Amino acid sequence: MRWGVVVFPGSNCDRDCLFVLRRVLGHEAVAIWHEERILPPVDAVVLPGGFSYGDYLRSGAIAALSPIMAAVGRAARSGLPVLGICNGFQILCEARLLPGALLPNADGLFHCQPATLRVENNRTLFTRGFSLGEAVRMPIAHGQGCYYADPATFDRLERSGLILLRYCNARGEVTGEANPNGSLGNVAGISNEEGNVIGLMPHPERACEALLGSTDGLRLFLSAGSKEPVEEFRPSYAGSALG
Ligand SMILES: NC(=O)CC[C@H](N)C(=O)O
Repeated sequence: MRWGVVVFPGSNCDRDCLFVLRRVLGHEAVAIWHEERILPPVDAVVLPGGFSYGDYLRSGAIAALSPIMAAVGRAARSGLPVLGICNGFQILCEARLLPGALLPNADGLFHCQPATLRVENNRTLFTRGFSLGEAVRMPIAHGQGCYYADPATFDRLERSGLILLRYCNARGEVTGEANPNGSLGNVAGISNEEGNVIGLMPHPERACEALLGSTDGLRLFLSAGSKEPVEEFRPSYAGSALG
């Protein structure tokens, strides 16, 4: 599996993604500068987290106009898997590759903390390594993660099962207290109708090693990138100095 990780000015999770894809998963992964107009041959694209263009105007608004995003849009429309993490999710919404918008957090604060998420749909490329209704752990780190969609769009998301992850408490209950940013319906991650474009505010790449408190994020990358059962996976560096 060969991944492309797009790098925008201000991206800061691109290295983490490349580390996980190369060193933990043992896959091929290339960094793609945002000024490129053509995607190299890749099987999937990651738009990583960060503060592209300093979050000026709105998070992701300027990055969505980068040359590479025209190429990502064309590839996404022809079925290439695209994963947007945090700022990447914001960019996908701004580029209209996913519906809705990410607004400033309801309490006006930047939230950097562990989050628990309930898996609402485990039939997509990126979520098939999870069980339906399972509570998984991945950290969040954002100031503009309050998901919003107009009522008709939100209704369509609900009815079509396009909501993949919701913020929940440790018992897997979706409650107002478990919602860190005021997202509509506690939404933490969604998919497009075709199922190949996925955006989520939590950071799976920060939950790929037991040392970091959770390996649930690894299962998301593995879902898309491995034919072997997720539970049989061994990190590629197991036994090395890094392991
Ligand atoms: N970690 C990130 O990707 C940050 C996302 C975005 N810049 C925000 O603060 O909302």
